[in-house]
Amino acid sequence: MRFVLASQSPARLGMLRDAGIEPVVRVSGVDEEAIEASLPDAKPDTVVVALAEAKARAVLADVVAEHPDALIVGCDSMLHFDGQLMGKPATVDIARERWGRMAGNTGDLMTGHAVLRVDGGEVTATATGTESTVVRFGKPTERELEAYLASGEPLRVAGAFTLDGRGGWFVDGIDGDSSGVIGISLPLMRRLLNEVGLSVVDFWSAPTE
Ligand SMILES: Nc1nc2c(ncn2[C@H]2C[C@H](O)[C@@H](COP(=O)(O)OP(=O)(O)OP(=O)(O)O)O2)c(=O)[nH]1
Repeated sequence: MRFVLASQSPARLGMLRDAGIEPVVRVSGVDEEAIEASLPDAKPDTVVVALAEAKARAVLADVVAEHPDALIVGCDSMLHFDGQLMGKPATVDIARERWGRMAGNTGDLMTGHAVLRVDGGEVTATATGTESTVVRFGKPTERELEAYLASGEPLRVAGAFTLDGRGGWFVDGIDGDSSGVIGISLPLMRRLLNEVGLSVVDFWSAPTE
């Protein structure tokens, strides 16, 4: 059975590889804004799970053609802050405005997860869940913020910050699971695989020296 990651995210791929899984990668290309727009009154965890499941289902036919037995994983991360659910900032100005509000405050980085178990070309089980981690933002100086914005990193990531990249200098702390902030929650994924009758260790590659 192959482990399929329905994501272009280098963070998710790196996290899985470091945790012993070499996934098949299939980029879903899902129109996230359209899905969000179709859920105007949904709660934040409903939105991120819906996006995660849409990504997993978007690659299903393609995967089954090649791997009739597969575990397909979709994820979606957004920052819930100040009553807003925010993905990646579209522009530097938007990232700057958000950081002006985030600095010195806390937000919840929420990552929705969906797993589809496929046996003999048919979906035999599904499981979903959301990991929410409290993020306490530091107070970058104006010079620091401008340098961070100029790095380009904030535009590539949900919430305009990273924990494990250049953004780490500006995160004072978290309450919860760090892997969920980076892009895929390992403890939640372990539980979701158990829900569909599998275990992460079924997919572990041979230990490297
Ligand atoms: N390395 C790192 N990446 C982060 C962090 N926080 C968020 N990200 C990245 C992970 C994802 O690539 C991205 C969240 O956006 P999405 O959930 O829409 O995924 P993305 O569009 O990248 O790929 P996908 O839609 O799954 O094909 O932000 C962090 O703390 N560290």
